[in-house]
Amino acid sequence: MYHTDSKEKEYSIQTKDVHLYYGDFHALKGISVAMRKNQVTAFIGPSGCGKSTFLRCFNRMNDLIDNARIEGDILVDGVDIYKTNIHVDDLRKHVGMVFQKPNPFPKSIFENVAYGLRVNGTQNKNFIQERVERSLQQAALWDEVKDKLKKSAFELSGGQQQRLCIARALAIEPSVLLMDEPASALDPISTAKIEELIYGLKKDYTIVIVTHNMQQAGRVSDHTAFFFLGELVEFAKTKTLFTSPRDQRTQNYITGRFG
Ligand SMILES: Nc1ncnc2c1ncn2[C@@H]1O[C@H](COP(=O)(O)OP(=O)(O)OP(=O)(O)O)[C@@H](O)[C@H]1O
Repeated sequence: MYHTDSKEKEYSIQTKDVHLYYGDFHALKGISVAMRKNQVTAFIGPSGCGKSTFLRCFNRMNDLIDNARIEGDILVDGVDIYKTNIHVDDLRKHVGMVFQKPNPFPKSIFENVAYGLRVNGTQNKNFIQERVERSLQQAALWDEVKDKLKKSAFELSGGQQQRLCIARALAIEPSVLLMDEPASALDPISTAKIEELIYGLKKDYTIVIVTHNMQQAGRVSDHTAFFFLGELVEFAKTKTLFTSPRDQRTQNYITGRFG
């Protein structure tokens, strides 16, 4: 079955019958889904059901795992990222990622955000300056750091470090932003800031977020995908999935009967 919203034509990520194996272990079982541009999609489901594995397919992070093998098609903005001769560095510029734990580089706040631009060969100082400022603004961090850009990123709080990592990802202007439990290591105030930020970013980016927090999925996402034991059980508008799920397994999960 192709889990999609048939009214919409413009998709940022489309997958067709994706299977992923870690050695003999069948971690993703025939996943077909289409995610629209400038929307937030949340992946929910019990621990170990394949959410992060599926997310990592979109920027080929699973390539780094020796025994991982993938079958099926994954198109990002119309390009089959496994079958086209695309360089993973270029793919990862297009598909940025933010991880569960903030992971700033041991550099200044400014250099953390400028890093991707410098690696890509940008030398124009004014351009870098402007892009760093804009990215920090987009990540709702500028006002808190504008007077201490030369300070170490490690002097920031956990929540600020996570917004810095988001700014770092945005600086190279991806089209898609993948977020793997981006707020799970943060306090409630920082979590609220990240959620607000996600909501604001979707006008410019397509966002896919893995979360264990169903309230969070409800607050930030347009669509939600429920995974169970390597299958995509249900994909629907978030409100629909949480109010009238089609599948009993989704119903059980959202009512807290397992997971
Ligand atoms: N590198 C690996 N080698 C072998 N098995 C793996 C590897 N990474 C993940 N797995 C297995 O694949 C399955 C899916 O893992 P994954 O991390 O995608 O689940 P998840 O839904 O994101 O879980 P969680 O919510 O706990 O983060 C799990 O059973 C896990 O043990």
